[in-house]
Amino acid sequence: MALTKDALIAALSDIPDPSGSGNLVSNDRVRAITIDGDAVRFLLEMPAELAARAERQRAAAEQVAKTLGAAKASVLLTAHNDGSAPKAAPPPDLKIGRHPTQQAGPQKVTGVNRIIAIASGKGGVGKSTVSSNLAVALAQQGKRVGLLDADVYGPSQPRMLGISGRPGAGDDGQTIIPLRAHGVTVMSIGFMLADDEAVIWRGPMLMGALQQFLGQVQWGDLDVLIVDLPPGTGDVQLTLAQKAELTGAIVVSTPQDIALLDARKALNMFSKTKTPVLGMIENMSTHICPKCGHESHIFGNGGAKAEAEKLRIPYLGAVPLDMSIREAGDGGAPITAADPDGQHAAIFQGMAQRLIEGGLV
Ligand SMILES: Nc1ncnc2c1ncn2[C@@H]1O[C@H](COP(=O)(O)OP(=O)(O)OP(=O)(O)O)[C@@H](O)[C@H]1O
Repeated sequence: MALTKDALIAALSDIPDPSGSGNLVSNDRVRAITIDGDAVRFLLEMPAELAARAERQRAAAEQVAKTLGAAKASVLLTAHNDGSAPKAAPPPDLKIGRHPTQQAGPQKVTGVNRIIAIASGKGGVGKSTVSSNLAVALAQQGKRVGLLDADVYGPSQPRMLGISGRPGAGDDGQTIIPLRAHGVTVMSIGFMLADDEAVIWRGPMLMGALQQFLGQVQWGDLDVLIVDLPPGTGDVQLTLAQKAELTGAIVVSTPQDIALLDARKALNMFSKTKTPVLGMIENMSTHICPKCGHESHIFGNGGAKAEAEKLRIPYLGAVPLDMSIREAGDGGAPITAADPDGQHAAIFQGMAQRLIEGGLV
């Protein structure tokens, strides 16, 4: 049989789950399958108490990949610590995208200590990549982390975190049970939509959806909820600042003038809504050629740092433009999860540490 993702998933569904019911696929344990020629790698994510006794399943999964023709197969076990196996509950019977309800001023989200929004002025600068990697890096440092994908127009966290399931409904039928991946509790509008369904909500519906995500999702006790905002300065950003007590926002920009110009608009919006800006991150900063090692600055470099200095806001660091960051994110495991000891993971881990040391998480 050919070595394809579908063939691998079919074969992995023959391996019983260590919980004693279902298999590795039906229990949603398989993440971030990458097939590169005849080399295969993927993750098996288990609740902590199962991960400790899942070595047999890991070895069996590696063997399955080899039987399908992989010359090299690398399967990593990762653990999360909520103790519960993923629920195969039916999707909640909730209408997401209803009109907002009246609310007096910004409110705390039950059980959530801090809320940090990740924003950008311009689309495609890597806001979702930064959100997922920061969330995983904070979880790796022992924090209880949630990630709300509020990018209602183009939710990318389900793909970036390799989650394909649907959230379940709480026993009361009124709440949504979020999903978990790479140690992070996740909710995204993408979980509630069919693959080819586009979101065409206007302002009030968006506000209603965001309010539901903040108020009706069973986030549990979190040290921090990271909110991946849509690009720009629209309804969602304003609603979040009005409805939730934000600890602050982090603005992501590439070094180009045009992106920085838009980043300035985002910073301006946060100043109007009195949201503290916790820092700026420069993404796609330098590019090191993997063949010759030459360093080039495709979008320029240092622009975000200079801008942060000018505006007297903290500069949290630069992330290089690198194929492995894109491949990891697009393959379902952010680079901090896919290669936790690597140089790129270290950058996000450093940023997470700075946030922790600064008392912001
Ligand atoms: N540092 C990086 N190196 C290589 N690729 C990157 C990097 N950062 C982001 N990318 C890739 O660029 C694309 C856009 O990134 P991402 O989705 O994170 O941006 P975004 O700002 O959230 O976009 P949107 O405006 O659509 O919400 C993705 O394919 C991602 O994998």
